[in-house]
Amino acid sequence: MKVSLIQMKVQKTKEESLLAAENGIRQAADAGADFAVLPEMFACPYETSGFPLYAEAEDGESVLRLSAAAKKHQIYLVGGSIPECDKEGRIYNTSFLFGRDGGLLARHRKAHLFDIDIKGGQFFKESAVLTAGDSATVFPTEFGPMGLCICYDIRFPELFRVMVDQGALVVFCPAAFNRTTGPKHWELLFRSRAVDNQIFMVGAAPAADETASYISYGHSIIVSPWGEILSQAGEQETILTEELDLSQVAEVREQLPLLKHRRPELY
Ligand SMILES: O=C(O)CCC(=O)C(=O)O
Repeated sequence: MKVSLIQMKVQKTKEESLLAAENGIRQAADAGADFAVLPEMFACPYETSGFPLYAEAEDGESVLRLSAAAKKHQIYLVGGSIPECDKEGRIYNTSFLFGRDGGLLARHRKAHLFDIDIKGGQFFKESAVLTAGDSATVFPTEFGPMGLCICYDIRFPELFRVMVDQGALVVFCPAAFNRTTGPKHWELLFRSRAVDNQIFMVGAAPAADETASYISYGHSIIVSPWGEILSQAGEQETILTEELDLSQVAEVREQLPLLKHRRPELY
């Protein structure tokens, strides 16, 4: 199974970002990818003031354009995330995921909102404008079940256990770490979730933009069930394409059967 991660810059307007995403999806298809993966908030500045301005309903322009691109290229599309508003006016950080026919296969609303205040470093308060989702997301594919989460969700191992207990072999994580937590925790978290669940971890981030108020750490990444980094970008715009040998999941689990060694009665 081939994946292409589209590490793109968020552009000045939503239209320009959608065009850049469509261009990236075409390049992923040209590279023979089965999955194209966009970053968290790929078409919206990562700012709490921006989320209400860019929010769209589930049948809005971005969702329609992503669905059409998946269908055009007959590719699975992890649609990064967008601010999604529901009928009651609540806004979520939502990842829409499309099958090869352009149909909506899954929708994950970020379950853990990113509220941090690091002295001398990063401040962010998603909960000021966003509502948290309330479910774990696993979806079927021709390759087997896969999971979906968004950025800060990666810090919660319990969410991963739920996805893995539902059969996930790969977890996709559109994300946008920053230059405070990125260098310290990005690789560590992707490798940890891969090792403790014996799954592939796939993270797509926006490219760094020095003019943005929140500068993405970039470093889109693909990690094997052994915890090896198969591929990792820098901070610049790029497309990362990698073949995942999904038989490694069963191999690792057979040789090191830690999921079977769990002692749920103790915890
Ligand atoms: O957990 C982190 O350090 C970064 C999380 C983040 O940027 C996000 O959830 O958007």
